[in-house]
Amino acid sequence: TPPENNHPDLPSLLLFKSTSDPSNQLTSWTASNNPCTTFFGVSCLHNRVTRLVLENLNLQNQFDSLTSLTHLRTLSLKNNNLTGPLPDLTNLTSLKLLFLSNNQFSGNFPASLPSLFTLYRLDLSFNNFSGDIPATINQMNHLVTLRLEQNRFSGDVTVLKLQNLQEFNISGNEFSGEIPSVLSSFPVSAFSKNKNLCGFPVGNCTEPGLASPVDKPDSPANTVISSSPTSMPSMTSFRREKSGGDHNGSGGKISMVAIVAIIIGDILVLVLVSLIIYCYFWRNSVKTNGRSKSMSMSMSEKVLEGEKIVYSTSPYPNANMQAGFERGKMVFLDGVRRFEVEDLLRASAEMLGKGGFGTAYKAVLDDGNVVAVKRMKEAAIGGREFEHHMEVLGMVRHSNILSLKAYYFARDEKLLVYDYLSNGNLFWLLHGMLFFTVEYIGFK
Ligand SMILES: Nc1ncnc2c1ncn2[C@@H]1O[C@H](COP(=O)(O)OP(=O)(O)OP(=O)(O)O)[C@@H](O)[C@H]1O
Repeated sequence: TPPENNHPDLPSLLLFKSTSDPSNQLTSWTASNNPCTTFFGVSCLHNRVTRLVLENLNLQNQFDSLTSLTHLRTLSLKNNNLTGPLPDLTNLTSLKLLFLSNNQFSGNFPASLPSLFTLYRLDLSFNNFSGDIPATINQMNHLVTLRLEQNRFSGDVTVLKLQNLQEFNISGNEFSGEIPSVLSSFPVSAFSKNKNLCGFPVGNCTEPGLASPVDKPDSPANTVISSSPTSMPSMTSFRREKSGGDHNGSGGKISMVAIVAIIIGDILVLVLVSLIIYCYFWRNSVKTNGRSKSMSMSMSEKVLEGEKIVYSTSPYPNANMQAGFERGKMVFLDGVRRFEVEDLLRASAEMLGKGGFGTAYKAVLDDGNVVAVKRMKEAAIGGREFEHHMEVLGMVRHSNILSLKAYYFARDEKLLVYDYLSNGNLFWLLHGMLFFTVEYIGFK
């Protein structure tokens, strides 16, 4: 026979085999083999056993010898026939996952467990453990899985204050007391089949007989959910519903009044938002009324008298002459005289919009010609100076600049005449479709 190897974890493993494997399932576990390379269920890191997964092997008795495997990170002995109280696990300081479900373990909640600060999954379900859960369990604040279902644990459940649990089940025990708010987001199935549990989600503590309402034999609590080192916790009945928030016992269910209030609130918000949108577009549409109308009006349409160009010192023919109208000077920059200022004043006009230097009007002359007239806001500028500026402006030629055709100036009146461009303005081009949509859907 080959000589025994001297792997540091070999004695512990062989001792375990000799005491717990009477049906000789672990045939690969021999003194001559290297545990890290040939032992069934054993994985190593840096030549030390860090993972031991021995499931469904009909292993029996105790596993005290395994507590010498001080580098263990994962230990799964689920679905065997191991018995007795758990051994002292204090030495397993690296243990992260401990799965002991579906065995015959008994005794109290293992006192050594809370000292395992790195443990984050603990499954003791389907055993014969009994007694209270010690408050020291809360030291294991890394715990994300705590499965204690189908044991005979008892005592007040309020002791449990673990904040980070994602998978939790204490169903099928003899727990009592009010479910703490930190656990109330787990489903009813996580608490069912306990004698005297109350509070959300199982029932109101003040109403007798409401505790543990879900005791149906086929409830999810009775389903064996796979929990092993290789599988993630089930997302079905155990997953903490993050969106559900933290329920505090009696406040969990939304009353009818609350639902009605929420609906009314929603409607009010909708109306308010609609009103704001309506006001916004109404105001803008009023602002651009002249501009938008000009788009749709035909040349022959008459405009209202109020929309006529308002000249300060150059009133309409029927009024201006007797008011002492001061005749100014009308200059055409190309030298061809096409109309007189009187024609301009007589023309039907509508306001196109206001710019930085004055108001622009569309003027339809008697002969059908259409021009844009810009009435300068600052009319007090001297005649000679104005003329000079206009001459310079008249010389500007560029494909993107509308050339000045003519200008008129009197003492208190300055007018600039351009060809009328019927394509609308940039504002309309940008927002026209929006106006149309808003009008179409009935805001207007
Ligand atoms: N020749 C034109 N043909 C058609 N519409 C015009 C013409 N000139 C001006 N408008 C319209 O009148 C509006 C006011 O024009 P105006 O030139 O007075 O100011 P603006 O160019 O908008 O602003 P700013 O004076 O600050 O440059 C313009 O937005 C445009 O819609």
